[in-house]
Parts: sequence; structure tokens; C-alpha cells
Amino acid sequence: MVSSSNLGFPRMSANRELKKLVEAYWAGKVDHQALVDGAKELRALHWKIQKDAGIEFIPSNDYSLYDHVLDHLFVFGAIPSRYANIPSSTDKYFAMGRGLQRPAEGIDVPAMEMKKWFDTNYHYIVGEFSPATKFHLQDTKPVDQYLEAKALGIQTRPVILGPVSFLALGKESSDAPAGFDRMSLLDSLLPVYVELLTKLQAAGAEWVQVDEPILALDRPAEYKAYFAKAYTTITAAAPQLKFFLASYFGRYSSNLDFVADLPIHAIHIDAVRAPGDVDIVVSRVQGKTLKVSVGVVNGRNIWKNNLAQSIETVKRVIAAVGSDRVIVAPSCSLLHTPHSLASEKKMDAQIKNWMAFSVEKLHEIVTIVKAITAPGSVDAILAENAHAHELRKTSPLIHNPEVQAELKAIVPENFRRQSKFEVRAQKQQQKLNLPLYPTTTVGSFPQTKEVRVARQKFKKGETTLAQYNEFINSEIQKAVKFQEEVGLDMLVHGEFERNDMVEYFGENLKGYVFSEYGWVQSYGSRCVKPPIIFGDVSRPYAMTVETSVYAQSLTKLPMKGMLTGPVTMLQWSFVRDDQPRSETTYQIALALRKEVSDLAKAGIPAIQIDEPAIREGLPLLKEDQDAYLDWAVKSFLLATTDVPDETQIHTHMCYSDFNDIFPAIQALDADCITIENSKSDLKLLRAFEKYGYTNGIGPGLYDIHSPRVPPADEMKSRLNAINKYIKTNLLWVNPDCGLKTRGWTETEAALRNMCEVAKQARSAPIA
Ligand SMILES: CN1c2c(nc(N)[nH]c2=O)NC[C@@H]1CNc1ccc(C(=O)N[C@@H](CCC(=O)N[C@@H](CCC(=O)N[C@@H](CCC(=O)O)C(=O)O)C(=O)O)C(=O)O)cc1
Ligand SMILES: N[C@@H](CCS)C(=O)O
Ligand SMILES: [Zn+2]
Repeated sequence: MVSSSNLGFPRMSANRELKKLVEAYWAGKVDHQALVDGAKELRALHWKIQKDAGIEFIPSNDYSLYDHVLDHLFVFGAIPSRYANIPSSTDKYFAMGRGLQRPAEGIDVPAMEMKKWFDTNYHYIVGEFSPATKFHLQDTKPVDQYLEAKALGIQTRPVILGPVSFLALGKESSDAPAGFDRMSLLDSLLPVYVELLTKLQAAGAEWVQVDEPILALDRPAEYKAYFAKAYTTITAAAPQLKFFLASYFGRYSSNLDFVADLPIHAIHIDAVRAPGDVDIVVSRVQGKTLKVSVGVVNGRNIWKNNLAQSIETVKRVIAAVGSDRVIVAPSCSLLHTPHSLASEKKMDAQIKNWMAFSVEKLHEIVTIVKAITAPGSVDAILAENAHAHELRKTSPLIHNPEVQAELKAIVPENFRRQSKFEVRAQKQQQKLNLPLYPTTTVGSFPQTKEVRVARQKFKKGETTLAQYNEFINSEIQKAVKFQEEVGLDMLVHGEFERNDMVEYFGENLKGYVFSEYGWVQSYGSRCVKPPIIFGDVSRPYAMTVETSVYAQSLTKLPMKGMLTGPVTMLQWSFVRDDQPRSETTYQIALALRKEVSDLAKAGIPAIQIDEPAIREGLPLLKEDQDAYLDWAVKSFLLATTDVPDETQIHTHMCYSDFNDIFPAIQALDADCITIENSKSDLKLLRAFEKYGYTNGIGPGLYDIHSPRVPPADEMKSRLNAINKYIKTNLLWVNPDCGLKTRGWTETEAALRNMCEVAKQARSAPIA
């Protein structure tokens, strides 16, 4: 009989309980036992939600206090030596994720690198591997959490990151010898997987979900052998366990040639991103016994499933392989969608009726199964679902003829600045008169509790708009004064008025709605609340001009306006699924073009249009990438080119590997790009040199995700290293990213060090 399954449940819970718990632990407000007990309670609640919804295959070990890749590094003992002398195991775990500075104990370790999890806004911790890496099972979290659920009467399917993805998603550590390939560690890693799987088998697990999302990427030929070796070894070692292999976020593509022949018991298809894979996989598994998990419910978006369509897809698979071999599932883990719609009391009821968050998605999965196993039993739900889809399709809320007309009127000149960079740079320097190694920041200053509480009070109606604005203006005044004092050359207003760099604009643009509780984990305890694009996007009023003009009025130094770029606005929102992503992005770009132009007209000399998500949005398979880069670059250009040469356009990118999109970065033609760099081991800079990047560039001098204050010497040697690759006249000095997650004390110490480093560099500039 066809069965229902989930691949992973969001960890934060309905009101970000996990975030609050972990942060309370870090702040010393609760002890270790409270952390352990609190997390256990949340897991129990989440298992119960899934069981009550009627899900048969419920995941365990999908839960994590920080990140599931970090959990695996910890479980397999892949802990870099710099963390060795942190005595407590929990502190060590968190230090790997976020760094730790305890001068009294002689502890000062930066965090490990974070990277985007495929094309999502979730960040994972990047493993570091060298010939010295010695794997051992140093923690049994997957077994412990399986037993925890079992004790509650819930048989779960533990989720583990597969051995090939585990290594592939890491990197060679900086002390690894040249030519060392981390995949060569597979042989020494497999025995530890075997040990873990044997323990899971002994504990009573029937199935294990092995995630190998690396299969959604183009893989070199060697991967066939890696997978064959890994899966022959681990399946043979735990013969009573059934292996559910999951890849998601895209097509198996040519990887299917070897995946279908692995000795596994079920294979998952992301039927939302890769609908074509359904028939391809089905034909490849004909004559075999393995089950097919059909991921028809979208784990990456919040729209209601088209149940009739999904039922048809599942029935097609059943017809081909038989109902006993079919599993209905979300397309990927539900980690990337918010907890439940039930908490949303303020959202427009019509639009809310088009949506499903994680809990509702579980019910969709079960409804699809019931529609097949007990025909007629869910007819009312199916009718309601069809009606909601019909209403959405024909809703006047969605379409705006003015926006459509503006899109049609775009001409090629709208994608070009007036002059080339060299000409613009001269005019800008005449106006700005910046020193060599000009210092700046990426935009945000600490979003303190005070700022957030002030916004919360205003939103609740406890303070007036005038009071809120007065508060924000006083924060801007403090930030401007602070920047002048520490010696920065180009200032920012600090982004205090923004809850988030995307959500804020979503709240101001037409065509968007936003949720109250639609939180999604971004990294560690940090969450984002992606706004929801439901219709044509337009700008009803200038969104940032007043604030930037106010900030500029407080100083003689140049002020940088601050906007979020069109691709990032798209990528970090839940987007409409009824038109191509490119079309939605052009709509956002048109709205931003008006804002950029208004800022320039208001006398703001520099405008930064952040595009941190441009690399994240890159399609996973090479054959799809050029088309994306074409519209992504054009969208940025559309947003940024309606300004005179004298206006300096900045952009900013972070937390991705940018090497493979270099030509596109150059094509953005920004006057300056500030880019996350401090943990990139100079790889990024080599690419800037290799591709002969011609415009201004500010590679980050320090990591901003850790409370650790970078010593001046550390930044000085980083700047010297950078200067070997980037010409001095193009070089800017700045942190990796915005400072919103930092406190003022460490921000001041770090920026003072940074400005001092720039000052010293000016006294002996490298030609
Ligand atoms: C640059 N990054 C961003 C990404 N995606 C985005 N959408 N935005 C980004 O900035 N992706 C890549 C990186 C990820 N980095 C970060 C960095 C920091 C955060 C973060 O700090 N998130 C906050 C939530 C931010 C927010 O929306 N705050 C609201 C609501 C505040 C709140 O919780 N209020 C409390 C009351 C106040 C209090 O007691 O503190 C409440 O409602 O209970 C606001 O400021 O108004 C986080 O806390 O996780 C995310 C990604
Ligand atoms: N301007 C934003 C960019 C973050 S990627 C900030 O400073 O927070
Ligand atoms: Zn950034």
C-alpha cells in the first residue's frame, strides 16, 4: 500500500522556541540540562505533530541545535585541532559553529566556514579535511534520538548525511598538502558509518534515510565509484536496515546512471524541481524491488499543493511499479518552510487560503495518500483545494496592468550606465575625494534588543509612528557619530529601521504579503521571515530616500544609500509559482530602479544594492546556469543604471563561493563590490586576479558572524595578502558583511582595528 513520508521537519518550532532556548544557553541564562531538556521537549512535540497528521515515515536526527552538517562533523570526530582544548563538549560544538573567545582561559578560536546549503538561504558548516583527519564515532546522536522517539512509541527513520555528500560538501583544510583530495578519505570514513549504522540496526531502526543531495549537482566521473564503494560497504554491514536514498533540489541528471544500480531500498525524487525525473526514475527501476518516494509537495515554497495534479502523478507511478513500492513525500526536508499557518491571524484571508506551511504540508501528503487508498474519504478536502486554486488563478489581486506595460517598455539602454567604469571612477573621485584604502562597512549596525523591542512596540500599537521614527533617527545619529569617531571614510545609516534586508522591502512594495510567524532557520539560531510575493510587484512610494537624506544631513562624509537587489529580493522571498522567476525579478528591478534614481536625485553620492544571493540562486546543473545569469545580471543592471556617472554604485555579496560566476560579477559593472572573504583562503582573490576584475573591490577583512574581535595584526596580514592580488587604487577596506548580529562593544573594537590597519597601509601603500 502506498505510504506517507516526511524528510525533515523545521527545528525552530511555532514561536522560534529553539532559537530562544539556545540563545538563553549561550547567554548563561539557562544551564546545560535545561538546554538538553528543552530540545528534547521540542523534538517530542514535532514527532507528535507528524504522527498525529498520519505520516508513516517520520524522520529523526533531522533535529539539530545548530546545523545538521556540524552535527555530522561532531559525530564522526572531524573536529579541527584548534578546538581541541575546549573542555566541554557542548561548548566545543558551538565554538565550531560560531567561534569562542574566553581570554581568561586562553581560548580564542574563530568559527568554521559557513556556506549556503545548495540554492537555499540555509547555511551549513563546512567540514575541514586533511590527511591528518582521523574519523571515529565520538558521539551517538543519531542513535540516541532514534531511541528517544522509540521510547515515545514512535518508530522513526533516522536521517543521516550520506558519506559521499559529507566529504564533498567540505573542503581541504588550509594545512592540507597541495594536491590532497578530501574524497580520498572515503575509505577511512566508511568504517565509522558502518559502526553508526550497525548501532542503529541494533537499536531497532528499520529504515534509514541517507541524504546525498550532492547528486543534484553535476558530478565528475569518479563519483560513480565513490557511490558504488560507499553503498556496497554500508548496506552490506547493516543487512537488516533498509536504505532510503534522498537527493533533492533538482534532477538526478546523468548521476542516475549509477544511482539506480546502488544496493538501496528506496529512492527519493524531488518531483517539484524535477518533475521529469518521475518517469525517468520509474523506468530505471522497472524490474527491481526498490521503492520510489515521490516528492510532490513543495518543501521550498508555501503555496497549497495542487492535490489533483499530485494524485495523478502518484497514480502514474503506482501504475508503473505497484502501490507497495510508492511513497508520497515532500520534495525535500521541510526545514525550508515555516512551522504552521495556524498562528497567522493577521494575514489577508484570501491570500492565506492559497498557502500551506510545514504542518499543513504534512496533511497534504496524507490527503494524497488517502485519496488513493480510500477513494472518496477526502473528497471535501479535494474540492476545497481545487476551489482555492481556482480563486488564486483568477484573483484580481495578482495582476497589475501598469507593471506589465512598464516591463514591455524596457529597452537595451536601460541595462547600461552612461560611461564606462574608468570615466565614472574619475568623476566619482573628484566628488568624493576618498583616501587610498577607503574604509566603509556593509550597511547594518547592531540590531540591539532595544531596537527590536522599539519596533515590536510600534507594531503592537504601543508607540506612535512619530515616536518610532524619532527613536530610529536617534539611532542613526549615534551611528553616524560613531562612524566619524572610529575613522570610517564612507558612512552608512545603519539599517535600524529594517527588521530584515528583504522583509523590510517586502513590507513596503506592492505584490507582497508578509507573515507574523513564518520563520525559517538561516544559520544557527538566526532565522529569517521570507516575505511572500503573490502578485505583480510595484513601488507605491519612495522607501529609503527620507532616511538616507536624513543620515547624509548629519555628516560631511559621503553617505551610502542601502538597498537590497532584485535577485536577492526574489531568492529570499517565497515566490509566485505562476510565472517565471525572471519575470518577477524584472518587476522588482523596475521598482528598485525608481528608488535608486530617487536616491541619486536627492543627492546621495553612493548607493549600495546588495546581491548576496546572486550566487545562491545559480541553478545547480551547469546546463541551466547561463540562462539564469543572463536575467540575474540584467535585473541588477536594470535596477542600478538610471543614475549619473558621479553616483557610485556599490554592491555586496557574501557566504557563497563566487569563483564560478566571475564573468557575471564583472558584468554587474558596479563601481565597488564588497565581498565576504575572510575565510576564503585567498581562493576568491585569485579569481579576481585571474579574470582581471577591473572595478573597485572590498574583500572582507574580518568575519562578522562571530563575537570574536579580530586583532589588528590579523587584519593587517590579510590586507597585505589581498593587496598582492588587487591593485591599491581599486581596493576598499571593510568587514565581510553587515554588523547587525554583533554587539556595539565588539563592533567598535573591530572597526577601530580595521581603520587603524587602513591608516597604516596608507602610510606605505603598495603600488
Ligand atoms: C545577510 N543574511 C540574510 C539572509 N536572508 C535574509 N532574509 N536576511 C539577511 O540578512 N541570508 C543570509 C544572511 C543570513 N544572516 C542573517 C543574519 C541575521 C539574522 C537575524 O538576526 N535574524 C533575526 C530576526 C530578524 C528580524 O526579523 N527581527 C524582527 C523581529 C524581532 C524579534 O524577534 N522580536 C521579538 C521582540 C524583540 C526581542 O525581544 O528581541 C519578538 O517578536 O518576540 C525585527 O527586528 O523587528 C533573528 O533573531 O534570528 C538572520 C540572518
Ligand atoms: N546591507 C546588509 C547586507 C547583508 S548581506 C547588511 O549590512 O546587513
Ligand atoms: Zn552580506
